[in-house]
Amino acid sequence: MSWGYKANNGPQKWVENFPIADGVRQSPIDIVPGQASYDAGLKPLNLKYDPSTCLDILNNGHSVQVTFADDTDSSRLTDGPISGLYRLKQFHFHWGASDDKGSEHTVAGTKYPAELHLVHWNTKYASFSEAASKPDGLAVVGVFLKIGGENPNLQKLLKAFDTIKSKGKQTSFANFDPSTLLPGCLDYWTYDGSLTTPPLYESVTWIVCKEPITASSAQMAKFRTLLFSADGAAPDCMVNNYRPPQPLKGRTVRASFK
Ligand SMILES: NS(=O)(=O)/N=C1/NCCS1
Ligand SMILES: [Zn+2]
Repeated sequence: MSWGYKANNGPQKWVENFPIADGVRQSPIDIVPGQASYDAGLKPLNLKYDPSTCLDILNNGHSVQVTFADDTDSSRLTDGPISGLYRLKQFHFHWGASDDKGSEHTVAGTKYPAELHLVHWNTKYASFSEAASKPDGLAVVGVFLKIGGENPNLQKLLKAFDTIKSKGKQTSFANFDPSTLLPGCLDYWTYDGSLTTPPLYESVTWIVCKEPITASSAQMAKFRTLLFSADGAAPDCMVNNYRPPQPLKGRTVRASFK
């Protein structure tokens, strides 16, 4: 049986097939602002995205994912805590069955209803696949979603959900600008971590934005209409697709802000 988020295949079971689940730099973590170290040497994030690199939107059975053409540097992340240039590969979300949970990172124990991950790979490597297992291979920007007014930029994504309801469905998705999903303030926390889904590679420089973006409760409900299950199988709502916080194991979390 493949990994998922249920009692029989979920985060408590992943270590059976992916022993690095008990590793020294696992993600997500609980971010405790009072224990983060302000680092004046951290640069502002430099994100430049080209909407024409947006390719398609996919239900991969674990999340909803928007994939980008990464054969050029036109959608990329530089500066912040990283060296070099990292190309945007995809973004996806994690969310709960109700508005009181869903994020992977937590802030002093607070869970947000959802979390957006923008996944970038280090162009010192030849491809995402090669970079994915290297200690400096990936940089993921995390953005929390909180309940508020309807988010018109999120609405563009949600309109596609009816056509990708079940696992394996994908459809073309063009000219979307992911920077419209970023908060106004790009203050961030950063730490060395891992993929939060199997294979849980310890290859991620995490960059978690302090400021959330908003989604309405109705928009959150739309995420919950997606299915973990494939067409024709018993419908299994895609909810609670988040890994809980993992031990810090001596790591330092740095803040780009005072
Ligand atoms: N949630 S996550 O972004 O850490 N996990 C991933 N797995 C494959 C690419 S990103
Ligand atoms: Zn993720």
